[in-house]
Amino acid sequence: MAMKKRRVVITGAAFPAEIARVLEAHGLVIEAIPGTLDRDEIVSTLSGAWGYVQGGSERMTKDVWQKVPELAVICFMGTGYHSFMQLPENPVGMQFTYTPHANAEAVAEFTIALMLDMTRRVTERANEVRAGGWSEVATPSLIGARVGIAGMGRIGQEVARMASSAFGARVAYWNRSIRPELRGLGYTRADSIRELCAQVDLLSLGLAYKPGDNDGVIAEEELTLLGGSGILVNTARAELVDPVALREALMAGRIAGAAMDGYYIEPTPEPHDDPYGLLAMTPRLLVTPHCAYLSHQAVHRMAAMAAENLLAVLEQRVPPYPVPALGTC
Ligand SMILES: O=C(O)C(=O)CO
Repeated sequence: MAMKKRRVVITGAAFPAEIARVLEAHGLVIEAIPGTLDRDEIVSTLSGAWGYVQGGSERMTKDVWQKVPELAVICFMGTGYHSFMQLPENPVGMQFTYTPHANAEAVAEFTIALMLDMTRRVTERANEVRAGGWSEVATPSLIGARVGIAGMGRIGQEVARMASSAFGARVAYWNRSIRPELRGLGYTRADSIRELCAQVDLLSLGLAYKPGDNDGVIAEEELTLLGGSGILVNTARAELVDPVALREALMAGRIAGAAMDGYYIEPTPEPHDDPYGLLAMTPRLLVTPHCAYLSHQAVHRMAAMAAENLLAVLEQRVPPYPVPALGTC
């Protein structure tokens, strides 16, 4: 009897064709859907599928997950696997994998781009010209600025390296644990995020988001300490910043501006439908569509790692990059 073909749904940025062909050569049927599936599409699309390579911004919630029990494996293309942490016990033995560190350089590069944009106001000035304006105003600079990094994982360390080596930024950081590899690099260690906020011109978040643990770690007090010329750059997860505190800080001029890649709701609603009231706050708030990790190189690396995970599950081997919080699943 012919074996039923195993269907794999892939979402997100264009999945490299040569990696898709490798998967097809192993008998998998690839259904690549560019972008993010919305809540209504996700269950119908995943229904009957064997594998799901999540490259879009879908959130795997408990109600979705329970409706697709045939799914054998979810391969998340990224590092921040927090949405899986909210799932209950996994009695059906579904496997969860991810692609640790594959996009760290890309996210760090984009973080620097946002720092440059927020200090030199590139987007703001370009929008001004588009609207018929032409003003000559000097801006702060990233060169020699005091850059603070909360969370010195792979991305935080890359941001520190790029900011200090390319721009002579003076780097200070906070990290939950001591990281011996940071000694001798000339960075200053703060004892708390608040202490860090009080010392820097720009604060970049490199923290892993842990639901129920560090939601809103950046709140009113942190933003006030950052100060009226301070800039917040969040390329980690929106939830790390308290949205009410951010809105109030921006409105009151308690910080100079904020840039965030990704939002509390993804994809974002129209600004007038935004329950957080932040999306209309241009030019002091810059929001990009959770794209920091999407360089061509990073997508290729993530796809290759996701394919390794997928093929391991197919061949009943332990996948090389299982989501740690869920053990081997
Ligand atoms: O790697 C990550 O966590 C990303 O932001 C992609 O979702």
